[in-house]
Amino acid sequence: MILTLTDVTKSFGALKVADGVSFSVPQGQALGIIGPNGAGKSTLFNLITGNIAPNSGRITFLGQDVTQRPAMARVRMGVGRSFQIPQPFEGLTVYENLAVAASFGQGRSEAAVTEDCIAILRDTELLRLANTQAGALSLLDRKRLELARAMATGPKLLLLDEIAGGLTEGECQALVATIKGLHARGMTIIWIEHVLHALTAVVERLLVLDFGKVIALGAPTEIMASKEVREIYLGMEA
Ligand SMILES: Nc1ncnc2c1ncn2[C@@H]1O[C@H](COP(=O)(O)OP(=O)(O)OP(=O)(O)O)[C@@H](O)[C@H]1O
Repeated sequence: MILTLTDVTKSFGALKVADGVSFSVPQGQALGIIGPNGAGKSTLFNLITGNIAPNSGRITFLGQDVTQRPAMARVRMGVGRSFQIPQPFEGLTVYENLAVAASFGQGRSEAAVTEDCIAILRDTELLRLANTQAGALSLLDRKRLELARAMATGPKLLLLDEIAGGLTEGECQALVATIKGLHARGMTIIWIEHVLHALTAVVERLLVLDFGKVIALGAPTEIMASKEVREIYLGMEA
């Protein structure tokens, strides 16, 4: 297992946003996380990355207990993350944005960083835009840059937070193809997403979170057929 959460709990005041969360992600798997707004999905990512500490429970990454390790140490170990709202350095080029992100990763020589950045630009279909200023990118390419910046830290586990939001259907399919490509090359992924068809086109397993609790975990077809999950989704969409 690349990542294991055991009975992880987190409260903000009286609000329990992670309530005894336990699950594991095997190396090379893509896991999707769904759940209504406020279910605690982003909080779960913050717990995995070390941006917030749990009140109790244990998080292991690559066989090591990282529960008390700071976020930067986890980035260096290989926890990479994209954010819901892309925040590139607008005045820097696509390539420069990647080079900055790469400097936060494991200590690598300049030549190795350049080589990595070019490979990532190719993998995220941004090579043709390497010298374009980030501020001039379309929404799809901003999303790709967000993906590329997460990849530039040299992750062994890639966390994607609602990366498909706001795209047209065609753009969404293009982004799905890019993410599928990363996964096919062996990347382990945990992806929080409200755009369900994008998610189910990529992930092998789905986890459903509601009020900070894991209420279902299994194959996407099985999960989406579940009455409880459908009720939660109907509730969400009402
Ligand atoms: N730092 C914080 N302090 C207090 N409450 C917080 C904090 N961060 C999140 N919350 C609350 O915790 C709950 C879970 O938030 P979280 O962002 O994890 O949900 P989510 O499932 O990611 O929602 P969404 O789908 O809207 O992104 C929400 O009620 C939110 O307001």
